[in-house]
Amino acid sequence: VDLSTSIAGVTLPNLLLNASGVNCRYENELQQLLDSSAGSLVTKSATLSSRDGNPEPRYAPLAGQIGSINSMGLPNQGYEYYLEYAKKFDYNNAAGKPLFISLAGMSLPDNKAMCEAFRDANLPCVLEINFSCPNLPGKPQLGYDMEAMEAALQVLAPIIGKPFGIKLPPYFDIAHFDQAAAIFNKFDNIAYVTCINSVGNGLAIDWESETALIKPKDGFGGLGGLMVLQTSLANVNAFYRRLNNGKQVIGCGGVTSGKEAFLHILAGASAVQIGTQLQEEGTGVFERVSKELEEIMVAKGYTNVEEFRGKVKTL
Ligand SMILES: O=C(O)c1[nH]c(=O)[nH]c(=O)c1Cl
Repeated sequence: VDLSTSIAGVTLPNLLLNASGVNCRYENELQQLLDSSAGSLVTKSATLSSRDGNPEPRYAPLAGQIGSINSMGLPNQGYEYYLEYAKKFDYNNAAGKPLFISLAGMSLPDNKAMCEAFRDANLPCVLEINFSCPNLPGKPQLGYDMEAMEAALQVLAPIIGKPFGIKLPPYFDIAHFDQAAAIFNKFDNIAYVTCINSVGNGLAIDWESETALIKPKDGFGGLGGLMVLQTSLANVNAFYRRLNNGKQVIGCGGVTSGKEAFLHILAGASAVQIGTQLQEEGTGVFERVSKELEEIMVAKGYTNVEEFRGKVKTL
């Protein structure tokens, strides 16, 4: 059974990888991903300068393994740390694993400076521009401001020059799928979109202590895990149906087993990112989910994912 895929001009020997933000801030964590069965890896979204992020507790799993809530606040080592990592990354590694770099500038000038630095370094890594961090107090998500998102892309796409991706927030209105896809279709080098980032500004409360689970923003944070699966499948399929010229979708949200990975591919995903389940289970999740996905494919008579990608049936 073949789980390989190609995105933005790079080939992933296995279509599973981490969701940006999980197990990917430090080099040792990135090495754990390389040593796992994941077919690739993406770094923690980087800002111009390093950040400690929001006060703890800032992440919590939810009771009943239904998901997680986080308000990390973009803790990262600063983009130069990840640029150096990308400079010394072994792109010809035996495992054939490509590298994705996530950037989340606090402003357009910051994003511009970081994209220029990566352009000048001329590396084989693929940039994933994060338009959807929901956890910066006072900062609205760019992904929810269509004009600002298009203006940012007018600046960044030409600088990046080569194929790149965008990390999107979940949309909940068909008109927003239409508007966002129409914007992305204007840029030839947008190779893919990753749907979805966490569902922004949920509130998890412990009923015994009557207290919010996380400290930042009065307990408001991004929701992930199984409980966001149907929203992520809808966003994957909405952009799969709307994007043209070979633009692809990476699915993210609610993948806890081979079954949800299979559903993401049915919805149109070319690769599948795992966040909450990676945080809770560790990097062994990639081998387990790969095996479960292979078993499902064998049981259904599929030998490769192209046979069923995007083939979700409607009634
Ligand atoms: O709080 C975070 O660091 C964070 N948390 C998320 O759930 N998504 C993001 O894109 C980011 Cl940048």
